Amino acid sequence: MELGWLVCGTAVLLLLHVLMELSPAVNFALRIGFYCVLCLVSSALAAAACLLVNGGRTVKNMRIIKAVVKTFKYFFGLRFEVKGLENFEVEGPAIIVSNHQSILDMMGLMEILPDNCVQVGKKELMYTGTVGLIIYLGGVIFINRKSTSSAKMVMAEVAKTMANENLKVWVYPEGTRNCTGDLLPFKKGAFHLAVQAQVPVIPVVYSSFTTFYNPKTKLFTSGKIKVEVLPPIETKGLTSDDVTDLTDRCFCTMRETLFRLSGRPSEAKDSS
Ligand SMILES: CCCCCCCCCCCCCCC(=O)SCCNC(=O)CCNC(=O)[C@H](O)C(C)(C)COP(=O)(O)OP(=O)(O)OC[C@H]1O[C@@H](n2cnc3c(N)ncnc32)[C@H](O)[C@@H]1OP(=O)(O)O
Ligand SMILES: CCCCCCCC/C=C\CCCCCCCC(=O)OC[C@@H](O)COP(=O)(O)O
Repeated sequence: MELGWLVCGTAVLLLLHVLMELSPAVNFALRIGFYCVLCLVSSALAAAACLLVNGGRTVKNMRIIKAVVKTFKYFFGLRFEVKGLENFEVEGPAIIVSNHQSILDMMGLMEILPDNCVQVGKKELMYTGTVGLIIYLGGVIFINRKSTSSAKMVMAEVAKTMANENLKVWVYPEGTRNCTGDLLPFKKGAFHLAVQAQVPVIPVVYSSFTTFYNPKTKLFTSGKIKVEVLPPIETKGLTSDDVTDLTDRCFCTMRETLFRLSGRPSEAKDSS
């Protein structure tokens, strides 16, 4: 009986291995499927730990989430090379902005997440089962992207609470995932928030995933991700009139860095 199970198990594993070798699409689906299952299962376990240790929704739970998610990279053969972490050491609150390529970004986020830092996320994430629960418990700020006025109201509220709670807020200014190896034009919410709260903007750039991850070509292998935390950009004394300029400056610096980290330095100069 036990031998039968062993033979069946081995046969299934062999079949999966052969399918993965033969078809990149199967390989991609299995690896992404595994990532989702890992997120769902880990979120359930982490949620229990968060409730036991901290009792409810608080940014302190991010430490637990970070510890869990930091182990994920080993399952997928991903390596991070991080530079500039000292740039997070600003006095008081700050807005962190970074490029957003994929759902895999959660690994890069947790690799370097500073203490007392929450993210701005789309409200739909609340309905992703245990992942939604853990995101809620971590204190993520939910916005309705379909209603500019309500998103602005939430952001204005955040500007007020940041100082009181000494919070850093992580925003993906592209507003959606983009795995083209370039940046989408930046939305201005993060920069309005920084100016309203008079806090610095800290740009973070992750190198392009395209060499190891591409949903269009069904590529998902192991790989190295370079991460650079750039020096803070001060906003003291800036007003809403300066937001467009601040957004553009940040965009140019991050695009240049993205191309440099991804080994495409000439393109940054050509198309900026
Ligand atoms: C255990 C394992 C599990 C893993 C768990 C991991 C946990 C971590 C969770 C991490 C969650 C990550 C989630 C990532 C996301 O969901 S990304 C998507 C959501 N985020 C964003 O969209 C942020 C970026 N978007 C913005 O900043 C937008 O500006 C927004 C505020 C949302 C408004 O967008 P939109 O309606 O599209 O309007 P516009 O941007 O076009 O702006 C219109 C005009 O309004 C002006 N504006 C914008 N914001 C403000 C503001 N706050 N105050 C004043 N004015 C504002 C803007 O300038 C435009 O006017 P002009 O054109 O300049 O005249
Ligand atoms: C009971 C409901 C069950 C639902 C199950 C859903 C399964 C989802 C499980 C795991 C997915 C892991 C997601 C980790 C969090 C990813 C955050 C993220 O990257 O969100 C994307 C968002 O920034 C932008 O969204 P769009 O690019 O605009 O789209």
